Amino acid sequence: MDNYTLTILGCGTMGTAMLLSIMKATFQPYPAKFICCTGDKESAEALQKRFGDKIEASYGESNISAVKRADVIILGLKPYICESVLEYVKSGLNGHQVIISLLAGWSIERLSKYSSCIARVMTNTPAKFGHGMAIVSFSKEAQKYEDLVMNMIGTVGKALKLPEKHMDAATSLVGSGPAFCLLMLQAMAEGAVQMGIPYDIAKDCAAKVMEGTAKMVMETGEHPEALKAEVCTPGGTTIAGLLVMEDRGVRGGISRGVEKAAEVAALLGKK
Ligand SMILES: NC(=O)C1=CN([C@@H]2O[C@H](COP(=O)(O)OP(=O)(O)OC[C@H]3O[C@@H](n4cnc5c(N)ncnc54)[C@H](OP(=O)(O)O)[C@@H]3O)[C@@H](O)[C@H]2O)C=CC1
Ligand SMILES: O=C(O)[C@@H]1CCC=N1
Repeated sequence: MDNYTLTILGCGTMGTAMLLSIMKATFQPYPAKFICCTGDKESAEALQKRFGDKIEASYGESNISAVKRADVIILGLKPYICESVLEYVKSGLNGHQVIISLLAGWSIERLSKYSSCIARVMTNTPAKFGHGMAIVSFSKEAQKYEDLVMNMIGTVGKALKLPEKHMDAATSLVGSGPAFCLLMLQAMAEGAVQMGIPYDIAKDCAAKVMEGTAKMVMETGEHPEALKAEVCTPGGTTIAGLLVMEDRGVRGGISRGVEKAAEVAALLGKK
């Protein structure tokens, strides 16, 4: 596919995160044109002002033509309005455009009504800064575009392929994951604030501890339990803190929370 037009249908938080990642990157084949669709005039104007002549912003009726001109469509709509928006722009769909869906809950089968070429993606907000994670599944027909999609989606940070059966779990772990990590970050910072450390310093310390720990896991490839054991001096501070956290059910609470979010993801596509 050369000289192609990429239309982002629903260019909000995640659509814009994808746009920013793609714009910062160089991969081949690179889109020749970007069209960004929103629901209302104000958000289209804000996008046009922000990205200038690098994009064409669209809203309302012109979204039908934006879809018609697209070779590749990134779907960044909320799950509950996706059906009505796709029905509205349906005359612009030719059944063969590559649809890259960022939606939680919507299966490849459900999207197949609009194109045979579907890539289902679950990514997250750190994509805005090039530190995102993405999980990607393909419909059979879309497999011929695998390189293009993986190169494009890989611009968020890191992208891996998984069978679609894991997508609800990925929605929780990857998509909701930043919120789960932020809860822990905020809780750690507040523990320090309680002992008198100013909040801004406590927050920076907690964020750097999380960043450093994540890098240590990725760079060493070691099991987190082994790395955790290295921190625990016998009779020391760490094991004392960890035992209180275990008594309060922190570990099970987080694991069950990840499981619950996946259950909700499975329901979202059915609404
Ligand atoms: N937020 C997150 O962290 C994550 C979200 N997701 C998934 O990404 C998807 C998008 O979520 P998010 O980016 O947060 O949502 P946003 O509300 O930020 O973005 C939705 C976009 O859709 C546009 N839109 C609304 N109505 C229409 C319409 N009729 N025609 C065209 N565009 C329209 C909105 O425009 P306007 O502003 O004018 O209303 C907005 O640009 C969801 O399906 C979600 O499940 C996945 C992973 C993480
Ligand atoms: O909360 C949600 O439903 C979306 C999907 C993953 C992250 N945010």
